[in-house]
Amino acid sequence: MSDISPLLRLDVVDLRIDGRDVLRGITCVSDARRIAVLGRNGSGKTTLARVMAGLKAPTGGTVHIAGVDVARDRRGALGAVGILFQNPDHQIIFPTVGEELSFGLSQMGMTKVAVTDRVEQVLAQFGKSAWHDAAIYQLSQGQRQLVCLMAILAMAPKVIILDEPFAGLDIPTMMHLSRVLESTDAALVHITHDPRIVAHYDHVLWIEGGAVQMQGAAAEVAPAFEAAMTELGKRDDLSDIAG
Ligand SMILES: Nc1ncnc2c1ncn2[C@@H]1O[C@H](COP(=O)(O)OP(=O)(O)OP(=O)(O)O)[C@@H](O)[C@H]1O
Repeated sequence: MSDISPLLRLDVVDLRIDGRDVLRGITCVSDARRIAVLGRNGSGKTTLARVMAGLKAPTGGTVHIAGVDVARDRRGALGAVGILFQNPDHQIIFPTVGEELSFGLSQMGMTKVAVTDRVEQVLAQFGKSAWHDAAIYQLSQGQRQLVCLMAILAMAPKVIILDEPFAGLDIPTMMHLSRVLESTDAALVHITHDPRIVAHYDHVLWIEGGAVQMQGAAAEVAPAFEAAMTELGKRDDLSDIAG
């Protein structure tokens, strides 16, 4: 571990909602460039993703991304971590692409001129300068997901959290967005229930019932997860479905 702050540092993270412990004592320290959070339905993946992005404050413990306490330092968090959800419509707030891309940059404290320059630069980088004044609702789902991705990349975060962002996309769109993500400097935290896609990940965090079940190299964690899930799947008892 380097002497500078690790990329991801979760210290005994708890989240209690309506008297229910949704996240329980999650601890993870990693400098890996490719981290996966693996878990079955209802295990707490999306909730953990929101907590890691600073969108929800933990009720116990702390989350630091690249040294920023994301729950307490919201402006710092914008430059540290971005999150891409499955449904771009849960993310988009503005009617036009230009406005959507500008918002986070303004929140980071950039001047109006700097924001305008940065938005033009990012749109040009993706060959989408013509989209500046486009109405977002007229774009396809894949195009809206690209808008969300451009908005995140404009802020150049150190870490990007992916909460199944490719689920509703066709294969070419998914491949295109994957290539864009793979070429960024940001470290990726991929939220998934699928052990097959974590094979090339450096660190895998398996969560079960809101707590860490196992973490470490993909070669150890993914087969253990798959075996446990297959065993659960053989049962006919629907009470095993988490949630
Ligand atoms: N705001 C909330 N209020 C009450 N319970 C919640 C809330 N948010 C999440 N939960 C509960 O926390 C648990 C974890 O939910 P979460 O959506 O994080 O799981 P997940 O692993 O992402 O599931 P899936 O793969 O099915 O999307 C679930 O039991 C869910 O019902």
